[in-house]
Amino acid sequence: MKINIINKSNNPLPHYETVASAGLDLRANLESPESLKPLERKLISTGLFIELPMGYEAQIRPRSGLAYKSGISIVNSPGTIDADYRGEIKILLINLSTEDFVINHGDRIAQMVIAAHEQAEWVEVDVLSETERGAGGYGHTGVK
Ligand SMILES: O=c1ccn([C@H]2C[C@H](O)[C@@H](COP(=O)(O)OP(=O)(O)OP(=O)(O)O)O2)c(=O)[nH]1
Ligand SMILES: [Mg+2]
Repeated sequence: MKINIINKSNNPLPHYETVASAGLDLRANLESPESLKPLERKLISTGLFIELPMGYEAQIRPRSGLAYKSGISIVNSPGTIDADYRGEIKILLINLSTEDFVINHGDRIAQMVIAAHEQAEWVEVDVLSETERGAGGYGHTGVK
C-alpha cells in the first residue's frame, strides 16, 4: 500500500529488510549521540512524518536484537501512531540493562508495523453471551 511520508532527516526512508518482513526499521535522527543510563528513558526523534489511511495504525515495537544484546526496549510498547497524527514519529526508548547505552545518529532503534484496525461502535446490553471460559482468566486454565 502507498503511504505519504515526509523525511526531515538525512537517513534513508525505512524499508523492509527482507521480502516478507513485517517491520520497517526506524533510525534515530540526532544532532549528537544520546546516552541512556540504566533504567533511563528518552524520547528519540526519527525525523519522519506519515499520513496513514483511515483504518490503519502504525505500531512502534522494540527490535529483538537490541533487546537481547543491550536490554533496550520501548516504554509504551507497542506504541500507537494514529491515522490522524501529523506530528513527528518519536520512540520512547528505555535502557533495561545495567550498563550505559549510546545511540548514534542513524542507528536502527525500533521497528514499525503498519496494521489495519477496526473502530468499535458500542451496543449497550444488559447481559453478555455465555461461554466455557466465562470470567476465567489470569491463568485459570493452568500451567501444563
Ligand atoms: O511511540 C509513540 C506513540 C505515539 N506517538 C504519537 C502518535 C500518536 O498518534 C500520538 C498519541 O499517542 P498516544 O495516543 O499513545 O498518546 P497519549 O498519551 O494518549 O496522547 P494523546 O492524548 O495525544 O492521544 O503520539 C509517537 O510518535 N510515538
Ligand atoms: Mg491517545
